[in-house]
Amino acid sequence: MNNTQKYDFIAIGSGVAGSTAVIECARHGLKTAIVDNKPYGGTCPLRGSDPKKILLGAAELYDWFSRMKNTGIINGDIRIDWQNLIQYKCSYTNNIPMKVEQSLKKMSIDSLSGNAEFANENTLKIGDKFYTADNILVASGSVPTKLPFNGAEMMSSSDDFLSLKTLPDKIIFVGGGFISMEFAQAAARAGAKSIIVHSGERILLGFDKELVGLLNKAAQESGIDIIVNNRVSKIETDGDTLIAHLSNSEETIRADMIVHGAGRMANVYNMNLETGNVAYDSGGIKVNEYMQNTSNSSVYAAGDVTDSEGPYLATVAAMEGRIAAENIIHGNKRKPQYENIPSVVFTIPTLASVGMQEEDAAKAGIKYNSRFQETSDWFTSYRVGEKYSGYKIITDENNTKILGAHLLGPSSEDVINLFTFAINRGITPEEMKNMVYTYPTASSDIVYML
Ligand SMILES: Cc1cc2nc3c(=O)[nH]c(=O)nc-3n(C[C@H](O)[C@H](O)[C@H](O)COP(=O)(O)OP(=O)(O)OC[C@H]3O[C@@H](n4cnc5c(N)ncnc54)[C@H](O)[C@@H]3O)c2cc1C
Ligand SMILES: NC(=O)c1ccc[n+]([C@@H]2O[C@H](COP(=O)([O-])OP(=O)(O)OC[C@H]3O[C@@H](n4cnc5c(N)ncnc54)[C@H](O)[C@@H]3O)[C@@H](O)[C@H]2O)c1
Repeated sequence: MNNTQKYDFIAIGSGVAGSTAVIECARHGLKTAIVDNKPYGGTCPLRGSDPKKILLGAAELYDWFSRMKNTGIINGDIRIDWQNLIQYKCSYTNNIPMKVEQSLKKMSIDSLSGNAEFANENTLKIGDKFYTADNILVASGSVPTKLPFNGAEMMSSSDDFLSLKTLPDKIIFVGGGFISMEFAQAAARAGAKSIIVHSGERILLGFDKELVGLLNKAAQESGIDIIVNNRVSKIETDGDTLIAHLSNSEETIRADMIVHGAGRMANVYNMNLETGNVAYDSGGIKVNEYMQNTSNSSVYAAGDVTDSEGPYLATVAAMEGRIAAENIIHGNKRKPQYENIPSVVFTIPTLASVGMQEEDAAKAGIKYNSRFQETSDWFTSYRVGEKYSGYKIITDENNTKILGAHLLGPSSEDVINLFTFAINRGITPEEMKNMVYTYPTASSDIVYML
């Protein structure tokens, strides 16, 4: 290991977790480097939330136009030009790696390229070079789960879908979670027959069942078929056509493409973790409450790759990255807090949620009030022709504490942040109700929800 380059801190992975941590360390004067085996930026801006939202932006516009036909909008047809839309997406994503690398350079952070593997507890091997650091952060993200059926390798990944040059006529999405529900929205509005096959009884488990019921109706009305209580159990080909076999049905479904939306898992298998004495299992890198590895105290981990209780969200990756860096700089003091993290499924309409579900409150033995209402006749929805919207607010039995807020409808992805703020700051339902909000806005509806 001659010519080993020495750093105070190296992050593996330039996604939200790794970038947040390395920037924090550089700000505090540490000699830092970051490494990625793909173009710089990680999942969120290149293969996740941002490109997805560009595709969904077109779908939202298409949907709004369709909803407003004969209500002042001329009764003509609009159409999504998929190829053009993907080009537009690329005009955003193509510049990200360069922008990220430039901003790292400005902060004197060395950006390395290649697959990083542990050579010993404090040393990484990248290509034929060695880099040692007092602290190493593993922030290598997640990958789609391995599905154990014949032909699973013929599925396309979310990365493939977000780069599709031509939209096929018919797509099956495996799994009824975030990825399938969001991608099917875009595919259906752009003209592809979209079918979701979900193993459980309820799609989007973890979200409020009444609101998901409304979303289900909206999805089916937009042409998305949702098959529940069924798994894709085998994939075969017939020429260019893929044939999906289902676990609970004799019928098969033919499609041009089958997309994996059946969950993701920690990306732990490409770094020689054993050589670095870094404890991990299939749930991810084992970390203590300070994001420090349980077997190698020089190593911290953050983001999707950890076995922390945080969900796979960009917001959680950023929080964990920042906390890991602060603990490296100042000693182990800060712990991540996973309660009341808001979550949004970017469907049409949007589903947003923070805090407890009714099931959570019941399980915790809390006596609660739950208030559910459909809101399609409220101004916010009526104005944009949205037929499926509603809310469920859960408070304690005396109505002094907001325990959970669950929203479906226009702008719920933003309104949920007000509830997040209120819940985390202990603002009472009455205080929240008595605030003055701008009007007419989706936020002003809060007054009527409490
Ligand atoms: C399609 C999709 C849509 C999503 N939408 C949302 C959303 O709307 N909102 C939200 O909050 N979250 C969303 N997420 C989740 C979010 O993107 C992730 O939780 C977040 O990006 C994880 O960040 P990370 O830094 O942990 O990992 P990543 O951003 O995945 O970064 C890990 C990086 O490490 C690199 N790497 C891996 N191994 C090595 C190695 N050995 N050497 C060098 N480099 C390596 C990888 O190439 C990658 O660039 C979405 C995810 C997907 C897949
Ligand atoms: N808006 C967002 O924040 C967003 C968007 C996309 C992804 N993500 C993150 O990425 C993660 C992965 O997303 P995802 O949609 O792949 O997973 P998911 O965990 O949201 O949903 C996967 C679903 O697929 C089902 N399933 C598993 N195997 C199956 C099979 N063989 N046939 C049919 N159904 C099957 C599972 O029961 C599960 O409900 C999410 O957990 C989320 O944290 C977040």
